[in-house]
Amino acid sequence: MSIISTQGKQPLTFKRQWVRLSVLACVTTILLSWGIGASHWPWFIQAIALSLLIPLGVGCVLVRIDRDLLSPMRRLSEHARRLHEGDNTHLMMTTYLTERSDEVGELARQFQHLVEDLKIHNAQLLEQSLVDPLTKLGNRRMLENRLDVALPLTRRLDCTVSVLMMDVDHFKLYNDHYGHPAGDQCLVQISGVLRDTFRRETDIVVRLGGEEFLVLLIDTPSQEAWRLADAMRGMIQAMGIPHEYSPTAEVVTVSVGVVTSPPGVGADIDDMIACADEALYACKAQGRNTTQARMLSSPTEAIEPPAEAIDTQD
Ligand SMILES: Nc1nc2c(ncn2[C@@H]2O[C@H](COP(=O)(O)OP(=O)(O)OP(=O)(O)O)[C@@H](O)[C@H]2O)c(=O)[nH]1
Repeated sequence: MSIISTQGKQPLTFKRQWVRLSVLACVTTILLSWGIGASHWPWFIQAIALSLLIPLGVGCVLVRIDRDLLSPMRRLSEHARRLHEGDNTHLMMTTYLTERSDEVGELARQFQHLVEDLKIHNAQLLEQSLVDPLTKLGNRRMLENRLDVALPLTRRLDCTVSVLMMDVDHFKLYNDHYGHPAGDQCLVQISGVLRDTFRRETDIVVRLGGEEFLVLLIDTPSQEAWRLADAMRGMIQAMGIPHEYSPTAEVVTVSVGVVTSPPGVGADIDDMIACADEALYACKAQGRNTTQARMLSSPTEAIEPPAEAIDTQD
């Protein structure tokens, strides 16, 4: 249970404390003034005593106001200022403020609630901005974010990087004949296969837009990338989603272009995407429902598929 929720239910004491303090200060001042006035001191001693007593009383009240009210307000506004400046190290307010049982504590707790709600909403917004709403895969922005971390790491660790570009064959015809909602459903089913195939934590799977998907595999050699890409292509075909208007198959199929950047090359993602795109268009030109792989160093030369994959391609 959080401090905030328990403290929020306690009665507030600030008002009570201040009423008590004011009554005490008034009574004490009146009594002391009356005592001084009734004393047999010479008039100038009485004047000095009163002129000391009144500032002392006022000073005590001011010190108390500063300690109870102004100082916490300063802390609260300092906290708000840091949050405004994006200093997230101060998201949790000091317990000095939130544990107080007076109005200042209540204000601090409500402020903290607000900050926590904002934090949750911001996290939700961030997630929404990185996820494709239809397939729930990452989107282009997520790819850029992940690449910012992944690519420098692959260069440092000197490992292989492979990029797969996948495109649904004759998807326009599918939409035209089965309708856009059926097309959406088809994309959702295809994303399920992508999710099931690329399950490593380091795999980056995104929907680039429309019926185009991208997968980035770290530390996966070209033959393995080819094998995975082609297995995925086969699984999508095996789902058997009818596509009776496709000129190339009776079911929904995909074409996949694969490119691999060997260790030590220092993969440039734009070059890799361009090269994978070329491989993809070569698949389309060859009649679709196929996988083509290339090395980044020789982008026009197709890699021979692994021996066991040749049978499944036919
Ligand atoms: N249902 C659905 N369709 C989409 C979505 N995004 C893009 N499309 C459609 O996908 C189709 C893509 O068509 P094209 O780029 O011509 O490609 P294609 O018909 O698949 O032909 P090839 O790629 O050459 O096999 C277009 O009709 C788009 O309207 C989406 O989110 N949902």
